[in-house]
Amino acid sequence: MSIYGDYIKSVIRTVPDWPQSGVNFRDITPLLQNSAAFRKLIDSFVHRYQEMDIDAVAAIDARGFIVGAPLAYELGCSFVPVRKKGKLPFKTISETYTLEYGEAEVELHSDAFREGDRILVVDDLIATGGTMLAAAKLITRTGGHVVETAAIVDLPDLSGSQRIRDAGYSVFSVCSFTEDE
Ligand SMILES: O=P(O)(O)OC[C@H]1O[C@H](OP(=O)(O)OP(=O)(O)O)[C@H](O)[C@@H]1O
Ligand SMILES: Nc1ncnc2[nH]cnc12
Repeated sequence: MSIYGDYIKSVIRTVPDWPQSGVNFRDITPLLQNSAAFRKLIDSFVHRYQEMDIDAVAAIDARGFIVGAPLAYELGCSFVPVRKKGKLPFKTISETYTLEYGEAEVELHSDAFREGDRILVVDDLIATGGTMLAAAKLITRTGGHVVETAAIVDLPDLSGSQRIRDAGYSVFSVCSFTEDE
């Protein structure tokens, strides 16, 4: 939990049974509508990473971009998009991962950063951890050093953050929700 974790959590809306029955969707749009809350969100990431010599923020398509771009701006570092398959125009490398139903793929430009660069990977939320882990693996394969994987929200009951830690990556979230919250 970060400095503003409780406050940020209080402005995230839970939408039951969306997009399908049994899923509690953690909707960040009320947080984005609230300029004071959005500022505190970005500040909490800046506070954590400003002394960590981050060379690039790698943000995951699409909701990760919302956090990643202002964070890269504030840290004074590069912004690297990790995109869903078929969106990047230059030479790419890709990583396939498993979703609840079927498979998905994320891609990265092969020249997105230099070997040994210190990379922070960001997304809005960690559920099963498949998306974040695929992005971290892509960066490792390209020669980047993943300093940490970071999200606004962790859903620890789905064990995704533990899965990412088990793979050897550090995980940070501003707040977390258990299934019954
Ligand atoms: O931990 P996981 O089980 O992989 O789930 C988390 C991912 O799911 C959501 O993205 P989604 O694919 O819905 O795309 P979006 O950002 O384009 O809405 C979310 O933004 C994360 O990227
Ligand atoms: N429960 C959830 N809420 C918001 N985004 C998600 N992505 C995957 N699971 C999610």
